[in-house]
Amino acid sequence: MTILDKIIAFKKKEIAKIKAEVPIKKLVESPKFKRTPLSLKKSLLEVGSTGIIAEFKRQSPSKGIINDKATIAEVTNGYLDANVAAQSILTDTSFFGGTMADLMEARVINQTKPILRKDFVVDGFQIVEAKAIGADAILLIASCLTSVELKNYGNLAKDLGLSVLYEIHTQEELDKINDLDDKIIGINNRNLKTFEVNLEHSIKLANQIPDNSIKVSESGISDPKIITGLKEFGFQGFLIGENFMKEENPGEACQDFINQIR
Ligand SMILES: O=P(O)(O)OC[C@@H](O)[C@@H](O)c1c[nH]c2ccccc12
Repeated sequence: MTILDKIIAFKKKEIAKIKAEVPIKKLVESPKFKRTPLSLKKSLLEVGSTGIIAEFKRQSPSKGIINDKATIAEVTNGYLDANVAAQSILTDTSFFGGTMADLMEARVINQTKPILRKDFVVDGFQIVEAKAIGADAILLIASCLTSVELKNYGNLAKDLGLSVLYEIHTQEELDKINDLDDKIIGINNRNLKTFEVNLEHSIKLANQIPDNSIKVSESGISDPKIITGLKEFGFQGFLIGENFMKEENPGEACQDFINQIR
């Protein structure tokens, strides 16, 4: 059993429990549910967009504790000052030490840039929940879902006005989402089964992605020079977590990084 299998098994149990306690009606009636989400596509394609999706990540199964001191408020303000294209917030508690409250707190501060709810979606309930906590976008991980689930969850998100980032790591996973149109595709440089990071993945798979999809490179980006290289292969988005979060002041690290790519 890989760590990813463990996470998914755990998630399914967790969601079943929450669903038994929280009626979906309660989520739909929450005041935040009425908010019109910001478009991730628009933010990534905007003239002068930095393309950087900066992540708030306290810990991960592969790295352990990354930063348990930095607060949501200071990091969110720092990322906004750095002019990120979007913010990503881990809401998984058991494996990544994040919470839905983290995202809600960031939302109060960040009203101008899209927020991606970073979690392992295994049930439509989580998508409704994402909207109810004020997220603008969700992640759908192709290795954890069937092509039918990817399609149905993608449609549910779109019906709610949420953007979708489809995450892939292999050609087979790309094939699962092939017939969906108007996509934002994140190529994860990290294999979620082995944790091995290889930037070549972004580059190899990039050519296979149709031009009408927006390409995002995820994980293991630690040098501003890499952004220049990835742009040449058509990438418009760059999801970066640890490289910022490992610093005492992640917002400042993000500002330094962005100053070097312009
Ligand atoms: O910290 P990094 O190496 O910059 O990676 C960020 C992000 O890509 C990574 O956190 C991530 C990508 N896909 C995920 C799925 C679930 C949890 C986390 C992730």
